[in-house]
Amino acid sequence: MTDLPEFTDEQLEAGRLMFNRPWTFQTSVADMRQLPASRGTEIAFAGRSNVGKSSLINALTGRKGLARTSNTPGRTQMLNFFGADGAGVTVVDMPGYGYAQAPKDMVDAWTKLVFSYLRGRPNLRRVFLLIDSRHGIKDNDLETMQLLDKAAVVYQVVLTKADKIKPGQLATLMTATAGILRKRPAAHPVLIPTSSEKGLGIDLLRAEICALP
Ligand SMILES: Nc1nc2c(ncn2[C@@H]2O[C@H](COP(=O)(O)OP(=O)(O)OP(=O)(O)O)[C@@H](O)[C@H]2O)c(=O)[nH]1
Ligand SMILES: [Mg+2]
Repeated sequence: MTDLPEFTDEQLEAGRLMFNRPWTFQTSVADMRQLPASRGTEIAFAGRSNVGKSSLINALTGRKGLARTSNTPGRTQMLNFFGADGAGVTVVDMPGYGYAQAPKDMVDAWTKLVFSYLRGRPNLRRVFLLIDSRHGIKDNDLETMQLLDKAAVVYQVVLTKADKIKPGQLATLMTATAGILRKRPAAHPVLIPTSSEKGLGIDLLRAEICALP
């Protein structure tokens, strides 16, 4: 079994407090030219369409309707910025990549936006790269990893929807995923299994964000 992140009770409590605030929506950006000034620490949630990015942001902040979610892939179509006074970090929800059913020019526009943001945001401290526990790392995830490796932006894999698979399958997936990450220069070695639905791993993810260097 791959190791889970280890935090002290103090670190877990600090993470809890960081997110126990009235988080609010700040702004939406459809184009790199509209980006807010690069100021303060940012973290971003990236991943394939429907992987659970927006749901995870809602679970972290304890606000169900903060980021819009949907059963239909392609719900999030812009970069959405969220913040809270005193939290010290801005959270960015991103459109998903790899959604083949949307019109091609729309998908191209989202993908371009996601990739230019990930590549060129000076205050982007860490990207949480979400991987669906049922599917594992796919080709377009590897493309994103390659881009982040090239841009030297640290990324950490968060497995989502862990409630959808058996514990044994999760353990196997974690070992396989850790093996892939070991070979990637900008990948953080520790992965975090989560379920937004069941609240699994949310405390660890909060502590991880709170403890960012
Ligand atoms: N069972 C289960 N379902 C989840 C979990 N997280 C998200 N979902 C479901 O997965 C679907 C997609 O969730 P979203 O949070 O909208 O996914 P997204 O990555 O933001 O999707 P896009 O914005 O379209 O890229 C929704 O129907 C969620 O209810 C989870 O932990 N467990
Ligand atoms: Mg979304």
